[in-house]
Amino acid sequence: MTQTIRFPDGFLWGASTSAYQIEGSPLADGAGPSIWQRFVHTPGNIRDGDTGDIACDHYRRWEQDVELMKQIGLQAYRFSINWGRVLPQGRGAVNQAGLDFYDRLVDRLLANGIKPMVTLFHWDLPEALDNQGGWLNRDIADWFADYARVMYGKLDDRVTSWATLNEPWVVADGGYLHGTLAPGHRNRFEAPIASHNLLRAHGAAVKAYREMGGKHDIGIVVNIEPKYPATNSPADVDAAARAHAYMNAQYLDPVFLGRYPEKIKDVYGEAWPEWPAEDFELIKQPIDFVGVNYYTRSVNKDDALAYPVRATPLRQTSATYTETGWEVYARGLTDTLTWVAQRYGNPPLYITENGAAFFDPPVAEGGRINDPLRVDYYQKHLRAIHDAIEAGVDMRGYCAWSLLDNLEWAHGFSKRFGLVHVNFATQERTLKDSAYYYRELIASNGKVL
Ligand SMILES: OC[C@H]1NNC[C@@H](O)[C@@H]1O
Ligand SMILES: [Ca+2]
Repeated sequence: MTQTIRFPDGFLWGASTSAYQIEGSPLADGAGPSIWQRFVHTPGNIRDGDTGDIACDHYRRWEQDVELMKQIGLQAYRFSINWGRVLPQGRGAVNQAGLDFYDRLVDRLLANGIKPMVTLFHWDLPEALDNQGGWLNRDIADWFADYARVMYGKLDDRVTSWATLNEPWVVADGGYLHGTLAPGHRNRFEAPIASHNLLRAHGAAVKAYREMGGKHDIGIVVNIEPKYPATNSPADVDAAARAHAYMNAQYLDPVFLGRYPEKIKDVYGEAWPEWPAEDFELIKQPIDFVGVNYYTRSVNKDDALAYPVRATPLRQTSATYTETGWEVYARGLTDTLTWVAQRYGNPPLYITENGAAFFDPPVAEGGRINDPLRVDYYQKHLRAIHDAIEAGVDMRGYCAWSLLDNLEWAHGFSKRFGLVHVNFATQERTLKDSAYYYRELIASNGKVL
């Protein structure tokens, strides 16, 4: 007998995007380039040579995109600010046209009853700051706080949900350790420094918000991927623990507990620096929520050669995998949410990203795009969230990744996560079946699950 699923009254239903992945027009109206401008225009970095030069052309089509949000019935829209659009040099002079773009977007969202959920940094660091060391320069905590103050000053009268960073782990791991993301460094000694400065910048921006008298919610968005040992051998259990410390605890432990997990030293070895104690006072500013981005889990086997965690994920034979090679494992979301709740004192949580890239069939006659695997993914993961709610986790809302098919970083446009299909040649948008399903879900506050 399927139970009647009830999400809490006031549960917030939204969808997410990020600036570089959808906006296009990276240098329009005085905007300064981000590190992604160089990275995508360096041959070999992005599949098919795709770039964010146009992407979903959202910078120019934003009004029709808000109409799409309305059509789906979104109650919230999570998006990020392109730092370089507002501060072309990353510091100093403000580009009024850049600020105006986000100002107009916020007003239009509110006029449509859609709550703006703003992320200050979603990977597009201004190139001018990277030229001064970027996340490797300790001064970036102040640069980021100054940028945050500009945005608070302009939007905090209407924006009531702020997130400092999106997924600091991806920035450090992709941008500084493996070099698969901008700025493309491959240096095991730089990665912890970048990661630590990201957390310092988070703390500085939260501190600035409190000092400014900010009264709304401010938090951090982290990706969490639960790590399960392949066997219960001590070697595999320890490998999973290293992987967990590296991807998960390395971020929320400093923010909530004011220290790194001990295991992280076992991951980095001699590449792990000692940190000044006052850094943790800055990092552990009290926050109002955690945004959790969940996609998948990994089952880990001990592997001395798999740097840096010395753990290798094992493919699960009976599982469904998405186009990005991620196992569909909704139970991992319940486990993730209960882990966060239990370890950090049951803070308010939002799922700020969850979704899947599957191969979508072409637009059928009548404009339908049948994406049953994506519908199934959402159904499974929302049920898993409901199980976490039943277990006492303080879930406040859910944002699907993503509103639109967009630039999936180094994958280019080849991986489609959208509820809405984008024809990148014509910029035509088409709601997929998953968008219609999501609309019913929102309208019934989850009852159709
Ligand atoms: O890989 C899917 C998403 N994951 N989190 C960060 C987003 O920018 C990605 O597109
Ligand atoms: Ca249940």
